[in-house]
Amino acid sequence: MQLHLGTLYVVQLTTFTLLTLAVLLMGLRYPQEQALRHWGIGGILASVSMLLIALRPAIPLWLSVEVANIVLFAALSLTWSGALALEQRPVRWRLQFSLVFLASALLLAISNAPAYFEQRAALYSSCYMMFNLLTLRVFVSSPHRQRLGYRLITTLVLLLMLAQMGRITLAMHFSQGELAGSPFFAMANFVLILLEFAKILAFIFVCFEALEIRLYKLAMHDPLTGLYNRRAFHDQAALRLAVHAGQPVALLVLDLDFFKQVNDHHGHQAGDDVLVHLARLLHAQLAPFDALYGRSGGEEFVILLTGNAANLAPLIAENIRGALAADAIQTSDAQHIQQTTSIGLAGGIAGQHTLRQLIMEADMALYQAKQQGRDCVRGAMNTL
Ligand SMILES: Nc1nc2c(ncn2[C@@H]2O[C@H](COP(=O)(O)OP(=O)(O)OP(=O)(O)O)[C@@H](O)[C@H]2O)c(=O)[nH]1
Repeated sequence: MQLHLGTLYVVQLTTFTLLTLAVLLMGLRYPQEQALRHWGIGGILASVSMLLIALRPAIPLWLSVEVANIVLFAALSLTWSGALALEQRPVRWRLQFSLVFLASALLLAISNAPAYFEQRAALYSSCYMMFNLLTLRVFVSSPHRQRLGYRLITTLVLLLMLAQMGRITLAMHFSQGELAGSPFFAMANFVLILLEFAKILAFIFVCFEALEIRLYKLAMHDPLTGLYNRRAFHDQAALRLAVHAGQPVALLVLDLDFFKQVNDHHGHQAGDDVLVHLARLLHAQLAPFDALYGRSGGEEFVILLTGNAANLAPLIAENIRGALAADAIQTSDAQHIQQTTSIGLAGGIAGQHTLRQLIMEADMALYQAKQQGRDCVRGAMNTL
């Protein structure tokens, strides 16, 4: 098969430009996806640069060489800033501009060197390695580094850096324009472009992956307290009951006392502050235990205790009640609210008793707690 290099280049350039244009459009359509905008603009700049290089016979040399390369340096730097934006870390514009400026100054400084082509290729590859190393650092230090998209990008960036190292080695091997005609150099460039395609697809993948995880969190959590919402609690509780089949489990239902009065007397915001306070208190009190908890609605919270924690359920419930009643809650507008809670407790054996039965039993115990004066725990471990 005969390959016409010029045609291949046009095909590659067109596909690359369309792909990066798609990334940019997605970044503009979804303003919260800042990373896509960085990578999209970077891709467009790279396409412009490649076009200038391709137009070499028809345009002034300085435009198709120096300007094209400086644009390419800027494009490379956006890979790094895109990674920072993805991680919601501050973009370091000043450092980024300085590095691009330094690379451009070096390019202009070597423009009269006899082996300008080779030195330029080595400079570009070094600049590429520098920005990709910075990008790699962002990805490998991320708490999300185990995600598939992150691992994909890390692998591709490493492969790209290897290919660039090969390019630098070639540039050092040849002299005074011989590199341009080398089939190895053409091959290295071809591999690089293919990997670049894959990298752009991985960028899109990683953004969708992050979006999916964000949506999942939104669907599972109560936005005010950050606790699991009712549906998520039920889903997770069913899983836990299956895992602990045959073992004792306990369920607590907490309901704040006279909470309507808090809203009426102190305002809705103060009411929200009380709910957030209780969520924090639950985190603190339940941290040592095997506990699943969530906000099941309004001023009602639910806790499933498994393992050793199930046997300690009455004590844990009493501790939560006592901790809430002990101190007044300071609201964001500096009011002080004395809040108490009633707690219903039910115990059973996972597998023998369903979540529904446990909740019904705990609700009945909660009703008793409300009837018997509030600010107390009612129910027992062996009621079912
Ligand atoms: N601030 C705030 N209030 C809420 C929220 N969700 C529910 N509420 C309020 O919680 C109150 C619940 O009132 P009730 O069901 O009458 O119960 P209560 O006043 O706590 O009385 P008892 O449960 O009988 O002790 C209502 O006023 C709701 O408006 C919320 O997200 N924020």
